[in-house]
Formats: sequence, C-alpha cells, structure tokens
Amino acid sequence: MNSDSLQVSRLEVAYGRRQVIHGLDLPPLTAGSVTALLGPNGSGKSTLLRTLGGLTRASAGSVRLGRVELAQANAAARAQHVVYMPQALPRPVHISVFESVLVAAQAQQRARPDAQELERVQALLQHLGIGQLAQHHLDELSGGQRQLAALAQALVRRPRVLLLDEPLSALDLNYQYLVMELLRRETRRHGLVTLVVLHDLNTAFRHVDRALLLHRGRLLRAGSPAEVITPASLAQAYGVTGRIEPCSQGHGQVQIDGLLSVE
Ligand SMILES: Nc1ncnc2c1ncn2[C@@H]1O[C@H](COP(=O)(O)OP(=O)(O)OP(=O)(O)O)[C@@H](O)[C@H]1O
Repeated sequence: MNSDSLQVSRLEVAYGRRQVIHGLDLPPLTAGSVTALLGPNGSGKSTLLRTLGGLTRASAGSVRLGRVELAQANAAARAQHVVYMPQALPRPVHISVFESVLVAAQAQQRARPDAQELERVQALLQHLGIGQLAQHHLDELSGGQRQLAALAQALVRRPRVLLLDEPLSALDLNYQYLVMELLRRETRRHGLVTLVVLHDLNTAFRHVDRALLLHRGRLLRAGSPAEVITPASLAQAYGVTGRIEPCSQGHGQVQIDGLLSVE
C-alpha cells in the first residue's frame, strides 16, 4: 500500500496555439480515494487525463506523484506508476481475454507467470463478472464486454495511479454498479489514486469519494460530490436548471427541470 498523493499545479495544455487547460491547480488526489472528473463536453477532461497519463505534453506546470515529477519521467518509468484507459479503446486483437489480461499483468515482469498469477487473473475476471468470457477472443466481444476486459487489463497492473476515461460508457446498469464498487474496493485495498471521468452525476453521488468539476479548462469546483454537484454548478457548467433531491440511500440525486433560457 502506498500513500503518495498526485499533485497537479499550474498545468497548461494547448493543441497548437489553442489553449485548452488554463493554469489548473487541483487539490491533492489522495491514495485510497476515487475521484470523479466531471464537466460538460469539451471542458478538457480527456485532455487532462491524457496529460496525467503522459500521452499529451503540458506546456507548463507540474504533475507530481509523491516526490516524482511525472512530466520528467520517461515512458517506461511512468508506465510503472500510471495506467490510463482511454475513452476510445484500441482495435481489439485476436487473443483471448485471459491472455490479454495476463500480458498486462506481466508487462513489468520478466519472470514467467506462476500458478498464483494465473489465479489472480482468473479471480479478477470473476470479480468483474466476466469469468465466463476468459477464453473468448477480444475481437469477438461486444462493446461493453471489451470495456470490461480493458478494465481488467488496467486493474491487474496494480498501478499507483489509475486514470479511466468514461469506463462505464458501454456498460449496462448492473455492470456500471459492479465496476464502480470494484473500483472503490481495489482503490482502498491497494491505496491507489483513482481518477475517473463520468458523465452520470448520480453515479458520482453514489460511488465516489471526491469530485472535480471542470469548465472550459478551469476548475469550477472540488470537494465531496454534494459540495460539487449543486443547482448553481448545474447551471454554470451544464446550462441546466435542476435540483438535488435526497435519495433513499442517503446521498443526493440530480433532477433536471430544464435548460437555462438563452437570451
Ligand atoms: N487532438 C486535438 N486537437 C485539437 N483540439 C483538440 C484535440 N483534442 C481535443 N481538442 C479540443 O480540446 C477541448 C477539450 O477536449 P476534451 O476532449 O479534453 O474534452 P472532454 O471534456 O473530454 O469532452 P467530452 O466530454 O466531449 O469527451 C475541446 O474544445 C476539443 O475540441
């Protein structure tokens, strides 16, 4: 278990001359907690995640994991600490789900997998509810099944930082719930820093510890889901009028009443 937090300060990211992330300072993302990255389309969520994952270069600022400056780490060193799962998954290859997860588990090791490693892979597939797909080929899976296999590949690597871009987008309600609970469990058990892009604000209310709300490449709010998801932030970030109703399980639930009128 590690206890280092991820610290982002004065981060600037541009595509050519167009700046997309503007001097972003985030509160430290602590080990053992799941943080939702929220915000409307085009607000910079994927850009931020890709930058933290080292796929997009920041033009200024710093991203530190404990004492390590990730921007200066080479790709191999960063891959040891940080796993990034993109919104659009790569084209699937013709290997089995089990093999693909085993390859991911072995990415940082030279030794041949032992029986314990094989059991660990199978157990993870069971926990994700896809044990029965272990011998199916990746290129023969449905979109949601592929997303679950990609999550297994990410989780099995036991990174210190887990960056997931809309990991629920292809999943049905049952799997959305299961995946978020598994993420929470794994994050606590292994002291991960987990940052997950979500569009469903009710999922954030139900399943995450903290939330960040981005708007036009700037941080609009940060805090608990109840502090971040408010009628004022619904209006400011999403242009909708809405209420937060208490739900039977003690957390909030968003009710949208309509769109803010455009003058
Ligand atoms: N490769 C790129 N080249 C140029 N501009 C880009 C590129 N990728 C994203 N952008 C722009 O950067 C801004 C932020 O995009 P980004 O994909 O980070 O937003 P997002 O919050 O993840 O959106 P969504 O919720 O729609 O996935 C957008 O205005 C987008 O047009």
